[in-house]
Amino acid sequence: MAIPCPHFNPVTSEKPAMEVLSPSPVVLTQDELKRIAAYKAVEMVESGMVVGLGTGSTAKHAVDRIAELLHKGKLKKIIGIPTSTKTHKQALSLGIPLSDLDSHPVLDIAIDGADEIDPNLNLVKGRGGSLLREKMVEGVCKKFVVIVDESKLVKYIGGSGLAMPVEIVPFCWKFTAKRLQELFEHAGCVAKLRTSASSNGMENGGYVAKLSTFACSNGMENGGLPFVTDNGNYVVDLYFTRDIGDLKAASDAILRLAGVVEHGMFLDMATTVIVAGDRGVTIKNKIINNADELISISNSIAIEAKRKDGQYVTVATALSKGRTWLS
Ligand SMILES: O=C(CO)[C@H](O)[C@H](O)COP(=O)(O)O
Repeated sequence: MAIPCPHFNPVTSEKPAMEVLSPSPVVLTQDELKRIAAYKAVEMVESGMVVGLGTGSTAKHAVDRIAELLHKGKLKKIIGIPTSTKTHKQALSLGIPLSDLDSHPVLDIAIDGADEIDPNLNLVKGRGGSLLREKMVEGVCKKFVVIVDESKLVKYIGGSGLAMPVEIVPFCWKFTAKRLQELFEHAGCVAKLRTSASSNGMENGGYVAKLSTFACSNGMENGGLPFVTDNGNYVVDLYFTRDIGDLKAASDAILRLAGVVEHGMFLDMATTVIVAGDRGVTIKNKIINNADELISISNSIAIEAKRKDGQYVTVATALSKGRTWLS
């Protein structure tokens, strides 16, 4: 999808994304916006860091950029912890030194995309199927930087009307899917097993089952074979028509169901969110203080504050090379 972006030229790999200005309107694709956000995030990576490498079309740009800076000698002694077999393969092919959580149980930083971001920086992740490893890695990093184009911003979790994934064991998946759906009846929830037919364009890490070796049922309402995660599990996608309400309560209720492995709500985990959109890049940092929550102070674009009523307001406009980025 082409998104009008009056302030940007497409970014070259030689120049920081935000220093490129154009007098005439330029249309950037969604992928170019993802790349801008990813490059901005990689500016936060320093030599010697242990870095969580996310999964998906946005995170892929960050992995490419880290490899490029390593090869140029601008970054040194990076250790990457991949969040999927797909990212593992990409990083390996680019020559990024890799390790795992057994050897590095604490990470300096992780960079990853997201499917939804609400105003409190809660996320939906896992439409690519890598939510479990992502949550394991991103749950133990000092900084979790989320990179998105602005299409991922939602008013509330589930608000896009698209999937909120839950990784479940294959055993009696219909039983578990039904229980998940019942849990969120109040939000008009529909639970669907992700299959080869339903996951088109969503596979980042998993693969599709060749054999239906699970007990209880092999009925595939969506058509196709079940999508299988890197961990040998299935994914049930939850679709909501209304707000699910208390997210912590929802998380607890899902995780209490035997058969559930993990869900795709990443609550209170993101420390920084970088959003690339047609008005520039906005960086939201989660800083809690006793008064209002200061959401963004960045070296580049906008300063946003979250008021006590939950609304975001731009409280100042930052200048970049003498030009106003946001007004
Ligand atoms: O959670 C993920 C994979 O499990 C991805 O980060 C999420 O799906 C966003 O993907 P993309 O960057 O391709 O839009």
